[in-house]
Amino acid sequence: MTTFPLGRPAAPALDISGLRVSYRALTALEDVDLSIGWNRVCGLIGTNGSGKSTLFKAIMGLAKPQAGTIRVAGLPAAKARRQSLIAYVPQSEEVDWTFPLSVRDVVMMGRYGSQNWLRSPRRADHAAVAEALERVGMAAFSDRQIGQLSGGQRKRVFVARAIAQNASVLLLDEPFTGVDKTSEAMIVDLLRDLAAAGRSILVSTHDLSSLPALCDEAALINRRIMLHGTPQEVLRPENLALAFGANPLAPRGTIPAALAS
Ligand SMILES: Nc1ncnc2c1ncn2[C@@H]1O[C@H](COP(=O)(O)OP(=O)(O)OP(=O)(O)O)[C@@H](O)[C@H]1O
Repeated sequence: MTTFPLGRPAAPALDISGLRVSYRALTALEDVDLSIGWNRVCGLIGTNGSGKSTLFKAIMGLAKPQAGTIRVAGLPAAKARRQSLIAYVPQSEEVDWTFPLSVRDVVMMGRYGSQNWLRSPRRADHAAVAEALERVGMAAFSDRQIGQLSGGQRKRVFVARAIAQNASVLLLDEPFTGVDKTSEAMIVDLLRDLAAAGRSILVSTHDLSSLPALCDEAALINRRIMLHGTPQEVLRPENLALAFGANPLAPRGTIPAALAS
């Protein structure tokens, strides 16, 4: 269970208002408003280049907003990051898989926020890392170099890092891309459990068919949030067209037949 020293804040888990992020002349995000409560999994749906990764990067302080505010658990995002309240699972392309780090080393990184940098990990840190690896079914791979893992295993290791961090808000950028069905099912179950235990999760995905099982709510993004509602509302073809253009079947992924009518 996520613990807050003064109890769970009344403020939403994530509260974004009027966010604008530009890369020189290109405006990737404009007037983004998005608020997500606790115990929720929210899917972030949008076509390539719609601003999903930029939104995660802005929350993580990796892209600089020109306007707007981002609050996490009622705190400015920078303060929430310093308190390790936010965990981030980046897209696989953003990770240097040749780096000489073991699976255990990567998951231990989730504990750095609660450690004194000048000393070795404590017993509690080792226990948290071992438990997180157990939860994602990767304990047997603890000593393996991270490049020597399948796509699904790599994602599971980064989910384990987020679990070891015990963050309140988890951000996952395309966790199902290049992932086998077993790993996908395991990640979906884990995210549902983490939300039930008090966290809030924002997850970008192209896999529209996974939305109803994974998410309590979904947000369609196309430079701004076009619609934020239940997965069923968001999956209506006329609504998907807001994010994907006239043909909502064009993106990778399929609309479950029961929801496409
Ligand atoms: N570092 C950068 N410098 C310049 N432009 C960028 C940079 N990063 C992203 N962009 C541009 O910003 C826009 C939003 O990109 P972003 O990566 O946030 O989209 P995305 O929805 O995550 O896409 P995908 O589904 O392909 O991962 C795109 O037009 C992209 O080309």
